Amino acid sequence: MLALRDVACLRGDRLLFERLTLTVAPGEALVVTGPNGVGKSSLLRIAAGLLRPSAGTVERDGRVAWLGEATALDTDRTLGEALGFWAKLDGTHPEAAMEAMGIAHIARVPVRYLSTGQRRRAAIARTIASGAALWLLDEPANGLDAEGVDRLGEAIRAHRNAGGAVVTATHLPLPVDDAANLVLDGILA
Ligand SMILES: Nc1ncnc2c1ncn2[C@@H]1O[C@H](COP(=O)(O)OP(=O)(O)OP(=O)(O)O)[C@@H](O)[C@H]1O
Repeated sequence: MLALRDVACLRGDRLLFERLTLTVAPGEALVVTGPNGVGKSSLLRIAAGLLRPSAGTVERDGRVAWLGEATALDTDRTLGEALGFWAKLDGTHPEAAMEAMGIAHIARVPVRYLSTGQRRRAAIARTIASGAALWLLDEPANGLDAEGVDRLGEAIRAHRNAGGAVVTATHLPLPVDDAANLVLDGILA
């Protein structure tokens, strides 16, 4: 589903990593950790096709869902409308995803009134409802309470069971079973 071969990442004049080779198959999860600024987000951006590697190749099958810092939901719409807008573009429905993230009861609340954790749950619901096979999650647990983290873990499990794959960068422990771990420590560079 995702294959990086001999990938290098240069940002500014700094080589963050090089000769990075990895594959993520359907049903698999890769958890990327490492200190601030080491290049985790850059790696996810390369995987998403948002950033060109300075060397190496990237292959992807199927559609990709990107979860970054921004919620990317229209703040003037209600949560249900905002998620429905994206789901319609993706040819899906947001209701089950809202249930999965425990936010169905606030579907009529405008996005601008949502708390930090509610916005994060909404962004994860958008990922779930995207129908994309490969989820690229940059710090998905930021702002979530313990129950939200459990729901995120359950969503990842369900996605993998359905043949999807997940790559996530995180500083917080995530309940993801049988994940491959990649520690970026700058020594590669
Ligand atoms: N557009 C850019 N141009 C130049 N350097 C950049 C650019 N964007 C990021 N960087 C640098 O690349 C390095 C890696 O950034 P990145 O966001 O990938 O790190 P990270 O491991 O995700 O960090 P964190 O744990 O803080 O989220 C940092 O030193 C950052 O300053």
